[in-house]
Amino acid sequence: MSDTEDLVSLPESEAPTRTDLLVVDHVTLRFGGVVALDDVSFEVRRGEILGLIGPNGAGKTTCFNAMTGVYRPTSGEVRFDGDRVSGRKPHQINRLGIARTFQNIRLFPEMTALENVMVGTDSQHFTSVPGALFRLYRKRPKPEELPVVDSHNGLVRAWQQTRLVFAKVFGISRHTLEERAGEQKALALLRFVGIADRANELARNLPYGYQRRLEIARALATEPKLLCLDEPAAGFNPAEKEQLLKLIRDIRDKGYTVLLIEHDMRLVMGVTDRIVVLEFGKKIAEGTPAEVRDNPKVIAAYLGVPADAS
Ligand SMILES: Nc1ncnc2c1ncn2[C@@H]1O[C@H](COP(=O)(O)OP(=O)(O)OP(=O)(O)O)[C@@H](O)[C@H]1O
Repeated sequence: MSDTEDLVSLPESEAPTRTDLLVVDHVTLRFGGVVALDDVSFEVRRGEILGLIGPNGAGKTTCFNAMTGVYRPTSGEVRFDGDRVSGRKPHQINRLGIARTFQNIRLFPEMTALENVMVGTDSQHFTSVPGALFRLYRKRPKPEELPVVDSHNGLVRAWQQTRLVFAKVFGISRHTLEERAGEQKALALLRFVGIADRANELARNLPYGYQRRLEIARALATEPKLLCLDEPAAGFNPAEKEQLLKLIRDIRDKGYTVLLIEHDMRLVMGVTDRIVVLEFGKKIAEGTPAEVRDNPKVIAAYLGVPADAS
């Protein structure tokens, strides 16, 4: 098994079983007079790729926001893995295991690609701030965690040897070990999404396609049970869309459950297991890509003609 596989796959205990992971239960969400979601119900099953589609203003992003704690439903509730999500703060929901990317990319522009992903891995760390500052809680390192002595320069080699002896005698701080593990994991994720060649470049200098992939890597760094992608192919050319399609399949094959909002119908039809269709805040269809594609209500919603027009 390669290190990438080792670091990105979900643990056995979280391997997919065909049960509901997320349940949207009769959710209504109003903004003043606008009913953005009107009694919407559907579920996301473990291990599937569910597409959430609909014309502009249908309520897709609002639905994402209700799931990730940005908005609280006016009525109804969202449950995730048995826990009620509605009413919790976004960071609490992230801890439950939901991670998302945004329609408009939100990276830390002045940090490198690697650092952006390490921010995600940080949420898995146990060391407190004082513990990290004063390097409390030292641990006996495993052989592969010991400092390497590989320099041919006499002075540097002597310094490396001193560090090695020190680590063997006094151990290494848990914070340092967590940081190193976080860096390794972040690198593996960058490799997984295909952008490791620019790991040390500032996020703001990365090409658009790299930034989109970086957002996905950062979301995966929190080891979510559910990954929500909000229009990940926006602004992509056909070749980039094809690569993204493969990446989303790879993510699912690693054991993750994916919820995908996407306008590009070819991409949605090609990658999802099931699709939920919204129009004017209401769910108008749900089913396999083939069922949804042939549904007259969906055709009408996209072509802008009444479903019963002949
Ligand atoms: N914060 C808000 N305040 C008021 N109205 C809002 C707010 N957010 C969304 N809406 C309205 O709710 C409705 C659904 O919007 P939403 O952004 O969820 O649709 P969408 O399907 O994601 O659209 P798009 O594909 O264009 O992103 C729209 O009528 C929108 O104007």
